[in-house]
Amino acid sequence: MIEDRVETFDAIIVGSGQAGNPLALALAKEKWKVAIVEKAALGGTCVNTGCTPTKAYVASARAAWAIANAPNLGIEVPKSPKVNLKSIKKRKDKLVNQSRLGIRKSLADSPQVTMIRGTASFIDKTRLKVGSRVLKSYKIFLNVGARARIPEGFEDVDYLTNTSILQLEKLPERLIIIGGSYIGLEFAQIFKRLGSKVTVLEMGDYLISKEDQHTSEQVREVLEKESIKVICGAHCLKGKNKKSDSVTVSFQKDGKDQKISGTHLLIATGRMPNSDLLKPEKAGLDINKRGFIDVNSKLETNIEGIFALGDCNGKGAFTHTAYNDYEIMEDQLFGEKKRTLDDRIINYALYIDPPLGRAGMTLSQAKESGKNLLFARMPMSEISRAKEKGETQGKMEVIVDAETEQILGAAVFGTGGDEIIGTFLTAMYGKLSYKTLMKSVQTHPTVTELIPTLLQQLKPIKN
Ligand SMILES: Cc1cc2nc3c(=O)[nH]c(=O)nc-3n(C[C@H](O)[C@H](O)[C@H](O)COP(=O)(O)OP(=O)(O)OC[C@H]3O[C@@H](n4cnc5c(N)ncnc54)[C@H](O)[C@@H]3O)c2cc1C
Ligand SMILES: NC(=O)c1ccc[n+]([C@@H]2O[C@H](COP(=O)([O-])OP(=O)(O)OC[C@H]3O[C@@H](n4cnc5c(N)ncnc54)[C@H](O)[C@@H]3O)[C@@H](O)[C@H]2O)c1
Repeated sequence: MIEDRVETFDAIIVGSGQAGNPLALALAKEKWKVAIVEKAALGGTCVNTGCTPTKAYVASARAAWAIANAPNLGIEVPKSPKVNLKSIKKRKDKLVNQSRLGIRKSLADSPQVTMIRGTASFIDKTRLKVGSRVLKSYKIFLNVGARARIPEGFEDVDYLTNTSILQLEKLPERLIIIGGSYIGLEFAQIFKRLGSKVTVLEMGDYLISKEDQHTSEQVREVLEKESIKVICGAHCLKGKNKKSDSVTVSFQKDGKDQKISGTHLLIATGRMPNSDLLKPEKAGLDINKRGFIDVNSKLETNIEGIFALGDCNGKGAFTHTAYNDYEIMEDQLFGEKKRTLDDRIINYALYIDPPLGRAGMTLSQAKESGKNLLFARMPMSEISRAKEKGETQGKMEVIVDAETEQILGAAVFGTGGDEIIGTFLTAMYGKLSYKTLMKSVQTHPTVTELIPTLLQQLKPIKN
């Protein structure tokens, strides 16, 4: 009898990601008996194959770039730098392991939490199977994340994903990257700076299509200046291994058949949610057309007692949005029940160098909103601190609602852009009039000190 073997918990969390781990600890603090199920390494994508390892590589790549760029700042470098991917990987692995260990320790230190290794799938809406174990709860929290989406046409080829590329110990000689968006571009610059020849193939007409075309063109300029080859408008891609050490990608551009060859191929064509692994149909869960688990603004699914948090609900695709889902959940369970998804202002950074920090609407989205808009843009080349650093590529721009005077969106593409964007974001969360920020006195010499000047340049813009 299955019921004899059922282990009952106050809550089951599936996935030890950016929402699952803090939620397990929060529930345990309230004396709930919690099971957390994880099929792979603790910490999920961000810790193991996403933010932490990639940003460790970005730092190594920046060091290689800084040496190559040193003569521009009056520093003579005797010979070209030697890149040791094995050591770069070792440093990255150490950072990843530290995070994993921290998570393992915090979960193990809580007697209320049972860690269960394996893939969970639904039996029905209150029971999950993990190997031969059956777990039961009336509160189930799904934090199953996403994985690399592989398009058709690559069945006959050895390819890398964000996971396997981080295991390489030898630098790819000629790296082809399919997908010119966040993942593809970060890896493109990392490996180019470390010494690979890099080509990016993107299906769309321009890179990072979620951004304004102006931003996309500036990003392309930065990458091309570093001799990264970018091909947009590449359709019907197909991959083939010619020999074991070579890969060919054929595609159509402007109606013509073309081919390129490389030693390695990275596929970075988006993510697909891991909801399918859960056998959601057994619980009757609503899954949308793109595979995400449908939730309302309180993260409730269509089944009472089942909630979905993080990348798998399709409401955010970042570590901070997954963590915010945890915060919402905690407030809904134990707090004032006031926090919802509706409060969130979209923000993120693209970690090429210089980084692109983004908050709120793009200019195209703002124009579509039909609001009366004020807009200003300033090139980084006019900003003293950027000139002093010798890093003048990029821009700062801001969009304001002319009626409410509130900031609707901002982009800072340039040195420190990932941090500077926080100033706009704070004003947006505080619902400040742009005039308050315009009258603020900021520290000299910083890029931020030009935000008041940027706001003084606001002008009406047509929709
Ligand atoms: C290369 C790359 C770089 C990134 N860089 C950034 C960045 O700089 N900044 C940023 O904010 N975001 C970044 N992201 C996105 C970020 O990593 C994710 O948004 C975030 O990790 C999502 O967290 P999550 O908790 O939703 O899911 P995850 O962290 O993916 O956790 C889900 C966990 O669930 C487990 N799981 C899945 N199905 C089951 C099952 N059936 N049973 C048991 N366990 C299961 C998985 O093994 C996984 O450990 C990056 C992503 C990638 C791929
Ligand atoms: N800095 C960050 O915060 C960061 C970094 C990396 C990833 N991420 C997260 O990971 C998510 C996924 O990133 P991503 O870059 O893989 O996906 P994406 O969905 O942003 O972009 C995928 C790109 O691949 C292209 N593409 C799709 N199929 C193709 C094909 N067959 N041939 C050629 N091009 C094709 C698309 O046109 C698109 O430009 C992002 O939405 C982001 O949330 C965040």
